[in-house]
Amino acid sequence: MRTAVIIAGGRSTRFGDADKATADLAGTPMIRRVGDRLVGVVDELVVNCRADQRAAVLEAFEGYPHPVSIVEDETPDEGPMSGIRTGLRAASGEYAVVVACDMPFVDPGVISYLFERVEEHDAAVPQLEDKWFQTTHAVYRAEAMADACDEALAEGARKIIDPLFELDYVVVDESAVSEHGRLRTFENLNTREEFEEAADELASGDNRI
Ligand SMILES: Nc1nc2c(ncn2[C@@H]2O[C@H](COP(=O)(O)OP(=O)(O)OP(=O)(O)O)[C@@H](O)[C@H]2O)c(=O)[nH]1
Ligand SMILES: [Mg+2]
Repeated sequence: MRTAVIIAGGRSTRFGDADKATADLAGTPMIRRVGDRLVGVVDELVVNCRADQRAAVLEAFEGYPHPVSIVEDETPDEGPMSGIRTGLRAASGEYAVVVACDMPFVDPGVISYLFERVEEHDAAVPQLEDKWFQTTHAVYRAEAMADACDEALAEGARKIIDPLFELDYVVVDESAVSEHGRLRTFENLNTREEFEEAADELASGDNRI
């Protein structure tokens, strides 16, 4: 049993007035695009969002081929680490991939490889050259990471690497990622401009995307 946890509890302030998670990206809500990319590599989906997003998220996942649960943080606006914790607590699988709602190009080949690499460890986290860990595009042993997030949050930590560093984690480097898929898997859309550009590309029907 493999779970995908999509975190969507942010306020999309760089995007503007609307919620970017459920915003229409070339005909499909962005969060549904993320879910659709993962259909072949997981057995269930957990979405973490706020109460006011629930109806739109539910609608976005109408007809999704796997069970979908929607879970809210006990306290909203505590940052992505809180969302990861809430999502992982709701996962039935031993391992879960955590993906941000704004990564519509997430590559199933890369995610499948992260699931392979995490075996016998607590986390498999990509790291690009000269960049920080891609903690919102990583596979975790659900219980271990949720426990570590509990502790980190109790101590007032905000950075997701704080709980990560308490775990037995494997770093997956850029060349290993490239062998299994596209680096575009990490692209996240924050502004309206980035969103519109991606929408144009997706609408063009280029099947390399
Ligand atoms: N549960 C939860 N998730 C969050 C929170 N803040 C951000 N996220 C999620 O973490 C991921 C990455 O966050 P950002 O790209 O900064 O998204 P955002 O915070 O909605 O957007 P900005 O307001 O523009 O920073 C997204 O999937 C967000 O939905 C939060 O306070 N709680
Ligand atoms: Mg943010």
